[in-house]
Amino acid sequence: MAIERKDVEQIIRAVGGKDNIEAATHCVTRLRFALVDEDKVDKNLLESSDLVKGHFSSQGQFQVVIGPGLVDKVYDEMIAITGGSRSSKDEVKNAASKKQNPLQRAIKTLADIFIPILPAIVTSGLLLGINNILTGPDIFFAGRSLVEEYPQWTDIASIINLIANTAFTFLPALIGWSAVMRFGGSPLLGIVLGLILVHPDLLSAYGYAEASTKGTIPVWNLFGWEIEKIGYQGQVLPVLVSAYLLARIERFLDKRVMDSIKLLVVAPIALLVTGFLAFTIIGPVTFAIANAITSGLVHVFNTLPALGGLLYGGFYALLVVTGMHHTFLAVDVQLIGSEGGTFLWPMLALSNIAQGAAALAMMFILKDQKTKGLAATSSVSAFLGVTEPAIFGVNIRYKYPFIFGMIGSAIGGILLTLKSVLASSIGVGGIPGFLSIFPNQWGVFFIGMGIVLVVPFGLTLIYGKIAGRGQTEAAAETANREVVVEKVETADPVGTKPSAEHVASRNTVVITDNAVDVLEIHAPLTGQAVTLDKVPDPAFAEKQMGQGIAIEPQDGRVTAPFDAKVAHVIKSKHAVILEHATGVQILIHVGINTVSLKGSAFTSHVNIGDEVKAGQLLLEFDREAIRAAGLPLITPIIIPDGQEMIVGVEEEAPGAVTANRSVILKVRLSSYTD
Ligand SMILES: OC[C@H]1O[C@H](O[C@H]2O[C@H](CO)[C@@H](O)[C@H](O)[C@H]2O)[C@H](O)[C@@H](O)[C@@H]1O
Repeated sequence: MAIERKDVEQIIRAVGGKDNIEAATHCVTRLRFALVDEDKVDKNLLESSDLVKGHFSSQGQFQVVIGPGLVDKVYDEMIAITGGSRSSKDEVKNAASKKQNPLQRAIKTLADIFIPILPAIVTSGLLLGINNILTGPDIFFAGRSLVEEYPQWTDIASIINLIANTAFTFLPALIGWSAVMRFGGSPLLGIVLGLILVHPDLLSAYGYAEASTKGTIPVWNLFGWEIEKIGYQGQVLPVLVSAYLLARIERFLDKRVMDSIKLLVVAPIALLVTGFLAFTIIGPVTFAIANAITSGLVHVFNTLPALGGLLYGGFYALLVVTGMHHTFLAVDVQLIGSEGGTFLWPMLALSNIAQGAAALAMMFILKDQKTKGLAATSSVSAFLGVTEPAIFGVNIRYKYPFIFGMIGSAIGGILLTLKSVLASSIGVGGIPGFLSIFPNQWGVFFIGMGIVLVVPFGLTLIYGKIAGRGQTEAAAETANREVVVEKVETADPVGTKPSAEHVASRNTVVITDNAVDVLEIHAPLTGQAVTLDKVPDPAFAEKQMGQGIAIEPQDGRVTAPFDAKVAHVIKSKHAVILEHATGVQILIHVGINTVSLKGSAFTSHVNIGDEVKAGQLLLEFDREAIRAAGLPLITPIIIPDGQEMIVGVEEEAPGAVTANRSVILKVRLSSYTD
């Protein structure tokens, strides 16, 4: 597609003009700006551009989704128009991060540390929920638990419990890994540091209160200085601060010590110094601070429970919008560690359901089939604990479902805090959330679930049907343009008309009926296939570029999923666009934000214009290097929107996939025989 100068000028005007652009770069799909003042962005003007598929602000960067193959042309034109200089990704990142205040940076850092360990603790929470069912009284039998009634199940429950609580018992090791990685040190040393803090020779933090009352806390005596020999199970702050120190010492030494003796010097000194400081100063001080913070929070919620419930329950969905919600994971974890349960997490689960219920109601209001479908699927996702598709895809666009979701969640929050409902762990949010609630409080929690299902659903339905009819129809058009992206022009670097050679390789297309062919797309990587909403990048997760699936890779190879022409290899080699004989284009984007590696972790085995055979190696990537840079490896495989020959895209069920064997997507084509 040719780029019109006037369209690019419109984007420049929409982002506040040339003078508002401090730095600009692009990745495979988006223009990334560091803007002087984001308030100057004219969103209506931006959204009215046919080139723009979406926009959002993240980590101080304003990102405008254009789409693969087109974005570089738009960028070139933009540079030509503004006369600005080309910035590197790092320059834009640095310029953008300068705009964040220290609090924003701290929040972001905390979220960056907790997001990678989320799957482990959610899994633990789910398993603990199973243990709760087996061991909780009054669930199946009055006053007795299942294992009391059937003692032969006792050890099964005990094994489940052991497996379940391992991630919590050794939580400092998980945090140590993630934090040291985030702070630029060796993740392995982070794990060791975390394990040091929960070594079995130490008095477990869980036994601290009792030992303190009995006066039996063991101590080390360092030349008369008595140090309590205690572990930091379930604690967050001690390992976070120690991890920061460890990474700083390691990096400091790494720059100064000769390569030949690095192994002997860097890690041993870094670990020894950090270990000593962790037990002598960091641990005791941060332990006390963490206890003071949690006691303060508990006190506030005990004194003004309804207000706490109203605010946290009501505004949790807003925290999700800002991305700040993951920061509260640290608070949940700390509350579980020091108080035995968290009163925040149950409200999270209800908030998820509330947004899901509001989105579900929209399914009965919307007329347009695509947005209706989006409302249905996104509500299921929210009921299972992931709300972004419902919030961004539906609720926030129409505003009132989002607000009614917040109202329902606030009422649910008040109920939970008044009744002091606690979660014993962080589990799967949404409806399965009840598994993580102490079973003796399920009754109240289920009433809360009823409230957050009925209130947002009912209010949204009534308002949508009666008062908001006109508004809904108008918004539907906008939503369609923004979310479902109807008029997306895809890249056409090599021409969309099938070549003669390509037509010869049409055997991958299955003829299913007279009008429609199905192109089955095999996995280009071996690993675990997941739905796009799991991708930690809204441009992919919200399908702003198109439908598809993502793979969590098991090895570092990307192969061609079908006979194809290489339409594009991104300069930094982390993404490739292939074109099938039918003209269908597919984007394979290895990892998230991997553009920042500037190709260092990637080897490309193909060039633009190459003809490749199914199974042929396209790219190789170094998984460790990508992980060490703190970047997710998850690889979206996208069918960019706007390809006129495509009637629909179906995703296969998530799960283990093998490169070139497993079908991951089925692309329905309008017949190209006519
Ligand atoms: O904090 C624990 C919960 O974390 C996830 O849910 C939260 O993050 C999601 C992704 O950003 C968001 O969609 C959801 O609204 C948040 O509650 C996870 O999905 C939950 O299962 C988990 O309990």
